[in-house]
Amino acid sequence: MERPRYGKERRAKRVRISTLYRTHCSQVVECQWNDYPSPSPCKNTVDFAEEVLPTSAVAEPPKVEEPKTYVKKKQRIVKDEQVKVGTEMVIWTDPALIYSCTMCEECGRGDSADQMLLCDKCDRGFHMFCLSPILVSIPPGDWICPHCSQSTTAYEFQMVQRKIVEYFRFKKFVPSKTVMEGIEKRTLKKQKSSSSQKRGLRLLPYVPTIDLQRRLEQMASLAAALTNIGLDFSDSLSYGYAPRTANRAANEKGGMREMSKEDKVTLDRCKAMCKRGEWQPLMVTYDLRQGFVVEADEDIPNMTFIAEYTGEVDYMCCRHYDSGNSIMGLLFSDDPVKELVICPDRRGNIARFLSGINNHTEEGRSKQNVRCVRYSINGEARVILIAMRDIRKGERLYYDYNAYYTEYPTQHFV
Ligand SMILES: C[S@@+](CC[C@H](N)C(=O)[O-])C[C@H]1O[C@@H](n2cnc3c(N)ncnc32)[C@H](O)[C@@H]1O
Repeated sequence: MERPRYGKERRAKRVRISTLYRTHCSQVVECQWNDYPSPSPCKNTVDFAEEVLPTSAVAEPPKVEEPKTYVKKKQRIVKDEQVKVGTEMVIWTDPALIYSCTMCEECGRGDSADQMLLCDKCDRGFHMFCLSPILVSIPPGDWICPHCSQSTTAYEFQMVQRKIVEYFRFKKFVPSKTVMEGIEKRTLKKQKSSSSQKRGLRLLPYVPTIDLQRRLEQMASLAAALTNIGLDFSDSLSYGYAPRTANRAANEKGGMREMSKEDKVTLDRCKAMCKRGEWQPLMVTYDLRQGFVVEADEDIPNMTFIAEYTGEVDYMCCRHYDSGNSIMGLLFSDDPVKELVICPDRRGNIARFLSGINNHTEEGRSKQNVRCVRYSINGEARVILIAMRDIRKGERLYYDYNAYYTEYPTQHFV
């Protein structure tokens, strides 16, 4: 199966280079200050020459032996030997200096150079964390800033039951209000009578919204979000990058907890309900800062099954430079080649839209209302999202993206 192409090679061009004049000043003396191409209208009032290059550095540039990478008017990267001036007036200079006066178009500051993303059309700079929604990694391919990109209206899924049934490939759709009320009554009865539930140990099935129209809206909201990011719906793990045989929970470093029989029954029941269109009471909405988010559309009790994290299973070692922001750890092993991740590249479900908490602040941590738990189920690793407290209708769902060994940069999360 063809892997998506991601690479480090675009990084240097598209993110402001943070290396400062100290390592590059030998090139600087060859340039005229007023010939510096300015990729972005520099908003700061400090004189650029004074700020970036002290006179002492210009007077005695250290020798740099290695051929350097240069940039032609900030567009094309070439090596020393390839420089051709011709008739046009071209200034070849070091990218670090070209971009060193780039200010973020949103906040007007020039700090956090390693987070400064440059538009591939206008070369204006934007801090990745100042964008709405925030970007946590350099996007693959070209990146066009909000000023240059035509404002496209988000795709809305048609609120037609037949279309929704087709999209989710429901085998048997359960539209009847009476059936839904029955399900709810049975579920509530079971929840109350369970003694282990009183101790907060058992997984609870979710209770779908009874109102059919509202349930269709919930489904359409997910269909629209998935369509907007080019994903198909899939409620189970997909194999191809890594074979299913690679998913052996026994490979987990220190062992993986086994899902109890009762919880497995609940999980299977939720999966079956989902297949019939007895949907989780969740709505996908759009937030300016966070992008697509998930909100509880009913009160959800503690320990309720929210969703399984799905997508394509791949080897972690193949994803080291992946800029995807939704990669989920599936298996952590002592042997790095056995480690697995879930990558909703082409397929996924509602789980990939849940927000992450900001691990760096108390306020951020207090938002967490969902737990992400990895279980061994029939010998295979699976990732399950579970309510970790009672969640009120309208609350946004958050879990800890860094619950395992990952280092998701959440310091700018809201
Ligand atoms: C797994 S995706 C979640 C879905 C995402 N919002 C979307 O529209 O596709 C993770 C990305 O969502 C955004 N995000 C998630 N939680 C956030 C938060 N608390 N604050 C800001 N952005 C957040 C960030 O852009 C992050 O890289």
